[in-house]
Amino acid sequence: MGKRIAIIGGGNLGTAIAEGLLNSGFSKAGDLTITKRNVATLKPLKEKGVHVTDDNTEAVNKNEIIILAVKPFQVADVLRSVKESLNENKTLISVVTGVLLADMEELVGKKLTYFRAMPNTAIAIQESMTCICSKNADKATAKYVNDLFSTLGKIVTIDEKLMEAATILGACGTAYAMRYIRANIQGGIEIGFDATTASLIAAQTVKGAAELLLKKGTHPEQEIDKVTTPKGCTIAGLNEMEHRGFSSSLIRGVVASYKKIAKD
Ligand SMILES: NC(=O)C1=CN([C@@H]2O[C@H](COP(=O)(O)OP(=O)(O)OC[C@H]3O[C@@H](n4cnc5c(N)ncnc54)[C@H](OP(=O)(O)O)[C@@H]3O)[C@@H](O)[C@H]2O)C=CC1
Ligand SMILES: O=C(O)[C@@H]1CCC=N1
Repeated sequence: MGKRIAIIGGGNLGTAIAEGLLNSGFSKAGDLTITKRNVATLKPLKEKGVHVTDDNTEAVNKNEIIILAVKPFQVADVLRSVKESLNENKTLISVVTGVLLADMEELVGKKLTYFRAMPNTAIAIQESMTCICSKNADKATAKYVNDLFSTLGKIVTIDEKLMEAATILGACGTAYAMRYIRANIQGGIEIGFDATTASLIAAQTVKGAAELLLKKGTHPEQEIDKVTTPKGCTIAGLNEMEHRGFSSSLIRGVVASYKKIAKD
């Protein structure tokens, strides 16, 4: 039988996780609880049979796996308010940016199993990249949490000191990729396509390029070599992009985002 899961914080990410767990069949609606203060926005999940409540203590009491998906500044209040209900049988999984495993343990004041998971918004369609780290986890619990996030996309287990870097590359990365696609759409319109067709071509082309790397395990430059005809149009465009600082601007953007949240 599946474990009972409570998601504290039914916002963008919390509801996307709930939808993914239901759609994948990982959880039955009756085994899922989701909380927020204004529960009206959770009506679609309620209609599917998910237990919806504004009572975090009840949610923690009745469930074994607790996924924390509130904003970073809300974590301290939420954890303090439920800490009496948290015991060694509970597993706390935070998807919150910048709150350390040690911070959670200090707020709760008990040696539970703690996880941090850093997904991205593609979790809504079960295509997330989720980086995971943990404290006090036994093998069985780690496997369960890995299985849970594997149903919502791909996972990698990392050391906690890489969690900020994971936030940048994995979560902010969705926004960077969107900008790249948007620029292609803008270029595509200038060379003749209507916006809808340009959007389809740009998005599917990026999806196909990413799938080549994921499925074949090749390096991007190997795939680029297959596209670039000597004296052809691809290399002419690529070199112009590099002269304009394309790779350099992306690397600098990643590092600027990292500097904004890095603690070291
Ligand atoms: N967006 C992203 O790409 C990513 C976000 N994250 C992290 O995920 C977390 C959630 O982000 P996101 O879903 O975008 O944020 P949202 O603001 O959409 O969701 C947070 C939810 O928490 C609810 N909430 C606030 N206080 C309480 C409370 N006391 N009890 C129960 N629920 C409460 C809010 O609803 P109400 O006000 O009705 O209570 C709100 O719906 C953040 O910490 C963020 O850092 C992590 C990876 C990627
Ligand atoms: O922009 C931010 O701060 C958060 C972190 C990951 C995605 N959004």
